[in-house]
Amino acid sequence: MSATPDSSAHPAQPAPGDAEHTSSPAPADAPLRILQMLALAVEHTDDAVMITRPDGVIEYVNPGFERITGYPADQAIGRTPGFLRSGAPSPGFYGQLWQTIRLGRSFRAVFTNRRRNGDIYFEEKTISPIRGRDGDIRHFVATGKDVTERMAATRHLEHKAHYDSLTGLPNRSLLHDRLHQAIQRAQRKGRLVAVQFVDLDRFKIINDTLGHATGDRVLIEAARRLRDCLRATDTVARLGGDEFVLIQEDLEHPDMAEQVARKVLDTFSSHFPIGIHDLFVNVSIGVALYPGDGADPESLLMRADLAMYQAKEAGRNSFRFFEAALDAGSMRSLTLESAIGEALERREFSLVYQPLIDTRSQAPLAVEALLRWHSPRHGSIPPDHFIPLLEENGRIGDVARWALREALRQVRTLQEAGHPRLRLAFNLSGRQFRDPGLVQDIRAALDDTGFDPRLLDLELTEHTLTDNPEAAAAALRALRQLGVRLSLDDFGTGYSSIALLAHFPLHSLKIDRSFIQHMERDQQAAIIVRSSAGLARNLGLEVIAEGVENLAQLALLQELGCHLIQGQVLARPLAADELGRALAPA
Ligand SMILES: Nc1nc2c(ncn2[C@@H]2O[C@H](COP(=O)(O)OP(=O)(O)OP(=O)(O)O)[C@@H](O)[C@H]2O)c(=O)[nH]1
Repeated sequence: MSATPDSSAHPAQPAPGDAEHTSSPAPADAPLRILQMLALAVEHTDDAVMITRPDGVIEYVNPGFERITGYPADQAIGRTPGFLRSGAPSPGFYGQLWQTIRLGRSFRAVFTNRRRNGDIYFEEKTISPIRGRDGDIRHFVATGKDVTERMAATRHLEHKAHYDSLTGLPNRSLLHDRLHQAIQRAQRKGRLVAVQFVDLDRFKIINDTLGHATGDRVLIEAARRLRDCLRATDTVARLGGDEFVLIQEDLEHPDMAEQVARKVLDTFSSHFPIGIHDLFVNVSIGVALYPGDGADPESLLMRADLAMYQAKEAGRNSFRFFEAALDAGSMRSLTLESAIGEALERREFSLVYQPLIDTRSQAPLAVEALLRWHSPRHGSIPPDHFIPLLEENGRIGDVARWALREALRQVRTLQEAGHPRLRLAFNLSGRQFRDPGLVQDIRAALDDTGFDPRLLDLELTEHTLTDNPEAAAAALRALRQLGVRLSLDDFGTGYSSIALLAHFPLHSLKIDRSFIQHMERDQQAAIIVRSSAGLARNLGLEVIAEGVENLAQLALLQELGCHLIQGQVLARPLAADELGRALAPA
């Protein structure tokens, strides 16, 4: 049924008799026409219109109201609007409503109401008082719009902004809010908060071997297991990838965090039945505690993350609590990581050269270029610390290209200064070796510096060659066509050293320093040095010994027929100008 503009059925409806609503009685029928027009507008609007008496009893509802609420006018009129309520409004909501409209002001809000069929809907409603000429409130008029769809869309967006779509867990941004609130509560109550950083072990293998979809199912199951390890009031969030964070609130003692960490490890010790697969997925956990390890979400998360890395390094499938000592070292590597990003542009790298001495003539026959980094903030950083950082941040290629050109240029200068046959030994990293532009880069660098390719010795490790022997053989052939020499570095440390000698077109091999250093006392090391040297000589390769520290080793290596010796005992690494001066008498 629909409401009609019948003033007897709807006493609150604006009708000609309500002269008090008009400011001045107008002659003839003009006001009547206006009133009829207003009545029609109210009848035809999509919005819900409801007019009540000052005590809230409904006197009129329009067809829009009937459509939105599902209540016909005769079931609404005579009642107060309470029948539309959906349940618990926020505390004080209706008190505020009445206070505002009784003071004669309009009240505007989104109401959560219930339709006649039981569905919840959201109504954006304005309630305004209507006063008589004497200034007294005669009616209230409420106009409302059904904004359920809009609210659902907004909620959907809000959900998307705060929850991970794969697992349904809170995402990074909601985690931050929750952690922030947990810290504030803990501060008031004097309790602890534990932040546990959980990372699946070797998850990449699952993706790589069984596919991303299987990986996703593992992540969903992992999320479920983590959720089951905590109380409902605690938070489990997914940071992204295979990283999750647990927030435990209201702790009295760190032991309670340890219990949960153990429970998580235990939960992951049973297999994951995913489709036809039975997978074992372990996790590594790092724990940081408020207030001891940090007072804000960022530092707690960072420290839990550092502790998690410790757990990974200790062999995975374990947990670690954050320790301050761990922070000092790890913070340093984090700040080093950011410092190294710009080091090339800031000209913080340099090269030093370690001479390789001919065992017969005792003259320096070659120099090996070694990269050094001096950071203005951190001082001199050893290569075994910064090379991995360069590899991780992908800058190794740029730095290596710079280093090769710089070394060719500097050694060319030495050659021109009276050492025309001085060779340059240069280490090629695995990544550089796999770079498809390698041969072209080297050719261009040789051309640009006018360096004789026969005097360039490129050193490769066994590992580089065995990673992909086919591709390595092709790359070595291309390099040989440039006319450069090729050396096998760290000889003896891999499993396939001898096979490599037979298969790759090499010129020299460098016996690894670990054998040289132990050969005086360790019979096995001595045998390896002796047989490597013999083997190389028989294959027509030049033999180089590196890491020679004392004269006894030197004598022994001479006796074994090593051609070149490299080590502190003969010459330490020198900068190009120092080297120039050291070589001057030649
Ligand atoms: N299936 C799936 N894989 C993802 C998703 N997000 C990230 N990954 C993959 O998760 C893997 C994360 O691997 P890492 O944590 O770096 O390494 P890991 O193999 O777990 O090894 P460790 O952490 O060192 O034990 C990568 O292979 C990502 O491609 C995702 O939403 N679904």
